This record gives sequence, C-alpha cells and structure tokens, in this order.
Amino acid sequence: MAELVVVRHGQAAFGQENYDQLSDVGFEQARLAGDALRAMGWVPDRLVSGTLERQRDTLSAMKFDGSPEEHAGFNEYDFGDLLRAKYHGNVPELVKGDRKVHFRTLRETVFEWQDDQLNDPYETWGQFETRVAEALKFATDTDARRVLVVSSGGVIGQLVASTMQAPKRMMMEVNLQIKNASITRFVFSKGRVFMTGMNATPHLDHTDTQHLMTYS
Ligand SMILES: O=C(O)[C@@H](CO)OP(=O)(O)O
Repeated sequence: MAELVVVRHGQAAFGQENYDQLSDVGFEQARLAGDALRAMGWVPDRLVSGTLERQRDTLSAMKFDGSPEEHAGFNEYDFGDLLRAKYHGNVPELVKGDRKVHFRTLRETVFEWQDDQLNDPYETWGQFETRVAEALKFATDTDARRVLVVSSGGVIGQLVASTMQAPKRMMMEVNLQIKNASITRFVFSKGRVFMTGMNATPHLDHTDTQHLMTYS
C-alpha cells in the first residue's frame, strides 16, 4: 500500500502578534524530522503542505528534493477567529498569552464550534470537515507511493478522527496531543485510508534532543 506521512509544523510563535512563523526551535525540529525520516529510509516522492508560512517553512527545512504542492485544505482552522467569535471580539489577554488557559479555552471553543454554537465564525465546522476531507483526497488520489504532507494540529486531529470514524470530539482531543514536528502515518489504497501510527517524535526522544519537544 502507498504511505502518507503527515508532519505537524515546527514550533511557531505562540503569544506573538504573528503566530504564523517558525521559531528557531521550530526550524531545528523540522530539520531533525527530515533527518529522522531519511534515517528510516523513508524518502517521499510527493511533497504537499498547506499554504501557511509555518507549514511551508517546515517542509522546506526538512530538505527533501522535489517541488512542493500546496492545498489550503491542510491549513489550520483559524483559532483566533473562533476565540473572537466566542468572546464577541474581546478575547481576554490570559486566553491569548497563557498556554494553559489558551488551550483549555480553545478546547471548549472548538466543542462549541462543532455544535454550531459560535456566532458567525469565518469557517463553519462543517466547512472545515469538508475541506480536510478534500485535502486528504488530494493527497491520496495519486500514483505517488510515499506522500509527505506538512499540516497543523487541528487538521491532523481531524484526519485521525475521520479515518478512525471516531466521534467529532476526538478531533480536538487528538489536536491537543499533537507535538510540533511529530509524525503521523497512514497507508492508503483505492480511496481507503488507515492510520498506522500517530504523533511519533523519534528525533526528539534522545537525551540530547528532548529539550526540543514542544506542543506550542
Ligand atoms: O495553536 C496550535 O497549537 C494549533 C491550534 O490547534 O494550531 P497549529 O497546529 O497550526 O499550531
């Protein structure tokens, strides 16, 4: 069967005005993830990312040969917009800047989004589900045998939940576990996709690299 490896982008800029940029740690995580795949003999014959800078830069820092393709279906949901919808435009500073408060609040907010309880979000939950399914089809409707995708935590959560036919809440529970530059693996054939491994970070599991393990 053909293989799909989905890597989450490296660490971005949590709490800063522009989140969509890799930190120095993020670049290093991406480089190590590329090295880890090469060390396993896993070299992609197709490269895909979302259109976000943190995703593009991660793919390029992994240093595989080939011309990357892009599909906006692999972009993260707009968490800033969902929080603004929840708080009617006035997101508390702690929710923006304190990791624990931010992710606890984001979990509740995504659950409200899934239940269509947020006021006029930029993208509905149903639209998100549809575009992630389209992005998965784009990546796997191919003659390539080893497809590498760089995406984001929420999209990876949705790929895992949807291919496992899990309840929608599982998307967010998985989202919150997905580490920066972690490797989630699927096999695919004739339109069917199965998950075979999730959230692996062999490149960050050594004593000399474990300080680079981050969730945000
Ligand atoms: O902020 C994050 O951790 C997630 C939001 O779930 O997005 P991304 O994976 O794009 O960083």
